[in-house]
Amino acid sequence: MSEERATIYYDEDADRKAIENKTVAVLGYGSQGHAHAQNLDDSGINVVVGLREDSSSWDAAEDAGLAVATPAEAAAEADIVSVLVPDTVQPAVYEQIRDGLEAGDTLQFAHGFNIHYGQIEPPSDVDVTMIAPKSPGHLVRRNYEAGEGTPGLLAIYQDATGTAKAEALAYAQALGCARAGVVETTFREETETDLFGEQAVLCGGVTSLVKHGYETLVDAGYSPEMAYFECMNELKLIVDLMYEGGLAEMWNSVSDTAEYGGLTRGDQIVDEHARDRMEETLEAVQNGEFAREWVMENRAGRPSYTQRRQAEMNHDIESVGAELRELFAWSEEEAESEDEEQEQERMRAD
Ligand SMILES: NC(=O)C1=CN([C@@H]2O[C@H](COP(=O)(O)OP(=O)(O)OC[C@H]3O[C@@H](n4cnc5c(N)ncnc54)[C@H](OP(=O)(O)O)[C@@H]3O)[C@@H](O)[C@H]2O)C=CC1
Ligand SMILES: CC[C@](O)(C(C)=O)C(=O)O
Ligand SMILES: [Mg+2]
Ligand SMILES: [Mg+2]
Repeated sequence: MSEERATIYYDEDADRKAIENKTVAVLGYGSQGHAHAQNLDDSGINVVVGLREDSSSWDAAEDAGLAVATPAEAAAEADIVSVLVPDTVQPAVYEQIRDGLEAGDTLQFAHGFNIHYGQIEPPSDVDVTMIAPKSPGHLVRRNYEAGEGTPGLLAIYQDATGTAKAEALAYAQALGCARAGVVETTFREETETDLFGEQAVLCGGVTSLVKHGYETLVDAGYSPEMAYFECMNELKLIVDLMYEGGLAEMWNSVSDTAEYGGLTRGDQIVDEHARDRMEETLEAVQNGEFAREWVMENRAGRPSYTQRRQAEMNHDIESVGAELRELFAWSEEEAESEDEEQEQERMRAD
């Protein structure tokens, strides 16, 4: 195991002067795009959102008080172009904006896929930076509004001006990430760890574990409802404990029986075989095999993606889960209105 620790930057390491007189074009108004555009705008930075002419998000961005233009117009006007459309469409959108890039401008990313795998080859006279929140975009916005931060990553691929890092730090500050901490990395490290993490653990690994657990119980004759609660619903509660206090808090919070059972059986299930598959998965990310596959899949119109996505939506756990979630008396909305009612009752009693 490597002992080398990453450098982490905070608000006090950033100087907003590095971007305060600049215009930031945020291309895309999806998960990350709306959060970057609104947070930067609220931080007093001049923002223009870049959207295709027929975009369904155009009104939403304008309703949020943001200037909107086409990607080409927005990029031409801006000093910093934050590329926040889906990874698979970034090369095509880049073709629309490349003529608007001037020497000394910045191309800013939230994930390194297209730079690292050579799908976008920027001119040598622009800075190429990354501020990548380690979180879905909606939380980046929610945390900012709550006065909190979202941890993020900072990477510099190309520093044509000599000020790329100062500018990236100021961007991270305006986005709210530097409130929580911005970890310095490289485009290569961010891209490869992000792809590995989402494939092996966060998205691929977890969903596979959940489905196998559910199917094992249902095939053994237990009710789908019981299997859903045990293998999917309760997962959030367990993950929340790990999020708050690491493995220790989770093990401390569950029963000794669960702890002994988990400690003795967990490694038998996700065993050396799974570890070997993880290493293969990492290798395919590192040697570009996964990237080539994904690029080709998109060029072919996404046949495998579409079929697998459909199969996932058709899995029994989805219909059982949807029915059960309808019944939850403790769904967020109801819990909120219950809280409000209780608060009002308390105030009446006072
Ligand atoms: N999702 C996340 O939370 C995270 C994402 N990232 C990275 O951030 C970047 C953005 O990802 P994400 O926010 O998920 O993207 P989204 O899928 O949410 O982006 C959707 C936006 O992109 C626009 N868009 C889609 N296709 C086109 C096109 N052909 N031309 C112009 N605009 C288009 C959409 O336009 P319209 O409104 O018109 O439909 C919409 O505004 C990626 O690099 C991703 O890897 C990094 C960390 C987390
Ligand atoms: C875990 C998925 C992610 O990498 C993310 C939200 O960080 C993504 O690409 O969406
Ligand atoms: Mg990620
Ligand atoms: Mg990702």
